[in-house]
Amino acid sequence: MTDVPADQFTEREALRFHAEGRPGKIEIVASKPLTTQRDLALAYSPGVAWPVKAIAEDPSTAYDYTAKGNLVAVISNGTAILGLGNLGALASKPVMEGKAVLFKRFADVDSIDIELKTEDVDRIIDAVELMEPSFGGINLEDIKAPECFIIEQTLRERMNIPVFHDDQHGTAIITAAGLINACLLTGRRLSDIKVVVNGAGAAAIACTELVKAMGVRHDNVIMCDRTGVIYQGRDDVNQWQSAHAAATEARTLTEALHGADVFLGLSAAGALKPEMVKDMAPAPIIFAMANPEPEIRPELAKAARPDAIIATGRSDYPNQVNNVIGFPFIFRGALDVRATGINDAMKIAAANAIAELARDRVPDEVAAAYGVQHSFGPEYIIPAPFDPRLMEVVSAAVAKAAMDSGVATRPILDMAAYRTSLRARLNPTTAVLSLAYEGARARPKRVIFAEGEEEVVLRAAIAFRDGGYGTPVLVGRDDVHDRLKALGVADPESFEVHNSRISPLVPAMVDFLYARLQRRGFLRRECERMVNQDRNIFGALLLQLGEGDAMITGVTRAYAQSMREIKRVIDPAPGRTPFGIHVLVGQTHTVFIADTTVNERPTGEELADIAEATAQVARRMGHEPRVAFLSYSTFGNPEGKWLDNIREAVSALDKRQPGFEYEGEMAPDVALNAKQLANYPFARLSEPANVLIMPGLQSANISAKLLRELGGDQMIGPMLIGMEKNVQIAPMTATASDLVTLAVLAAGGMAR
Ligand SMILES: NC(=O)C1=CN([C@@H]2O[C@H](COP(=O)(O)OP(=O)(O)OC[C@H]3O[C@@H](n4cnc5c(N)ncnc54)[C@H](OP(=O)(O)O)[C@@H]3O)[C@@H](O)[C@H]2O)C=CC1
Ligand SMILES: CC(=O)C(=O)O
Ligand SMILES: [Mg+2]
Repeated sequence: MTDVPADQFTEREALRFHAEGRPGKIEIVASKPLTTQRDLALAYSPGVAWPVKAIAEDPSTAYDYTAKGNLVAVISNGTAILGLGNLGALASKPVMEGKAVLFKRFADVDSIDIELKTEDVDRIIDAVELMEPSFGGINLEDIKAPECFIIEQTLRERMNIPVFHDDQHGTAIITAAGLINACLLTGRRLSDIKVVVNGAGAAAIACTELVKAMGVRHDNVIMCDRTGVIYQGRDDVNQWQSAHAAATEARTLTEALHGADVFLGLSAAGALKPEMVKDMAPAPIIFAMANPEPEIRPELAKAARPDAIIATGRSDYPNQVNNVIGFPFIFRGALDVRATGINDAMKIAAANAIAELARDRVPDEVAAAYGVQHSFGPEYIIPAPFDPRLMEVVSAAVAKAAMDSGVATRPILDMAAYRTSLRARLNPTTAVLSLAYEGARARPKRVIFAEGEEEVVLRAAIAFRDGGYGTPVLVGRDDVHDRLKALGVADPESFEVHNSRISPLVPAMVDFLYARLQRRGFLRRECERMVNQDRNIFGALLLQLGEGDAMITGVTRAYAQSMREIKRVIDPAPGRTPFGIHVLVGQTHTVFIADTTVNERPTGEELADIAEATAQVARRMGHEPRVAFLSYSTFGNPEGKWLDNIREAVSALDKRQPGFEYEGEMAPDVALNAKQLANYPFARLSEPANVLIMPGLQSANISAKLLRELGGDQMIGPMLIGMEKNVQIAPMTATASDLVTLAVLAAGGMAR
């Protein structure tokens, strides 16, 4: 029997994730300033009266004066929450909040969850219909069949904005895309394949209808529910199911699957058994899409049939066939042309765009993150949800299909410009970070956590291990295993812990350290004491002796002290100037700031080195660097005595011809504000800068910490660049998830 791996996190961790900080996953952020009395007067009474009157006169201006045009309601009554069943409206809220954040994360669609406490079809219809003024679209979610069919159909007829039941059509679109590709790979034609659909609810019926519309023959499909095959003449099925009743002798799923080419699971956990898989046709196609637990785990299916192509709804296996690959982008396209609905032409356009994307050459950053030359094949029949191309390709295809089929009320005139705007709508850093996490899973490394007695570090180490990103190597005393146990770890002994009091590596470490430090005035016994007592020195020596690929420290000591300790053991990389980068990540922009941690007053040459190395990191993170050397002065105005090193750095780059845009000296508002930059038409930056090289540590460190404490954006780092070994010093304020990100970036070689 093949073992099925545990989930990447514990129940406790998942609950903590949802409870930590502000409970839940969404909050509302004002998009206009609300600081002064004047702001308030404009935003609310009396200023708000003007858009009210304008909309009353011309309803279409609601799209100009309110958030309606980019706002989608995710609506459920909790009767079919994933594959967990009917657990009620309130219990569905975490899933609906989740869909809302996926909308934002993947397609910059604002979305709010609405849970309706009723199973009465008419009440749901009335409630949703009444919401039309508020929203640009309605995404129905996890409402069970057959009620969902009536609800969606009626709302589509009555409402003038897109109404889309994601479990039906979102799922069908992705399933169709995956099936097209799986058939291509196995040399099958849709018109020939024998398909068994397990489940006869919302998702199953919609998928069956779409694949039949695409060419799968009605006679070649057998649908099953919990009772077994839905055969012609079975009298306990509803009208939507009986439309798919099969003329067959088969009565059970096992019988139906005999010789079948395709299994589409839209039912419940564990419904497909290895014996059934063994009885399928050669190179069977198995889509086990129940969430969160599929009909069969891929390991089990693969063990039964090594020749199978397998997909699940989960993100932790190859081939995630999940509606998340569709709904954000489908709504993006529909909203952007103000479509009155999402019709079949738009759905088919989305399915084809997704299928084609998987067959296209995979971009280097996606391939690099997977650690393999990921190209179309049995383990890659469908793009991953964080594939940065989905936004542009699928949304544009849907928008175009809406225009061609006559449901777009505001057609896009310049499609090329629209595609560019779609690309700009997402920050590539988020995609690169997701890919870095995936890359870490593909190539797990050993990361030394030098402060293994700290709770925040242990939580990071647990998340790092359970996420499959690599093996944490903990530095700590005897009680680390007890501490892990107290944090809910069932198998604390399985964590590798190095204790300097008893480690057999200590003599080798002392030798190593003494050889380095003897000519810097250190005695052997001082080296012994450092190895025994200093966790940074001990951790760094573990790294030097090959016990790990990277090291993380920083939460128990000031940065400079950690740096001093580490430098006793690890040198800068030959010819490099070590320095630190803080990365500021917003919804649409990323800014790299350096050197924020190491060099107090860098020389011109050092600043040029820092600029080149930061530009490389920016490129690795998906950004074409545009470097500004910052100052209080812009091109000598005002003059001052602190500008020399900056000017030397610019001259040094002039000689080096580094292959990216750079300019300086300039004030931050010139570097970051397009209007201000335009006042200097000779400046060699085509757009505002995204790499800010600071003149000295004072301004750099203060700016980075101010932004971390006061800014609304996410701050990554500081990343320590330019050391001979991969070592990272986190800020003392780091959270467990900051530490995991740093560990992933370090292990993947992103921060070097
Ligand atoms: N990967 C993806 O993107 C998506 C996956 N899904 C998954 O599909 C499943 C169904 O969701 P949805 O259609 O919305 O829910 P519905 O409640 O509308 O339908 C559930 C269907 O599953 C059937 N079913 C339940 N257990 C079994 C079983 N052991 N064997 C055969 N049939 C069974 C039910 O049959 P009966 O009436 O006999 O109980 C019913 O027909 C869920 O697991 C969900 O997570 C759904 C949408 C998207
Ligand atoms: C993915 C999804 O929507 C579901 O499982 O219900
Ligand atoms: Mg769903």
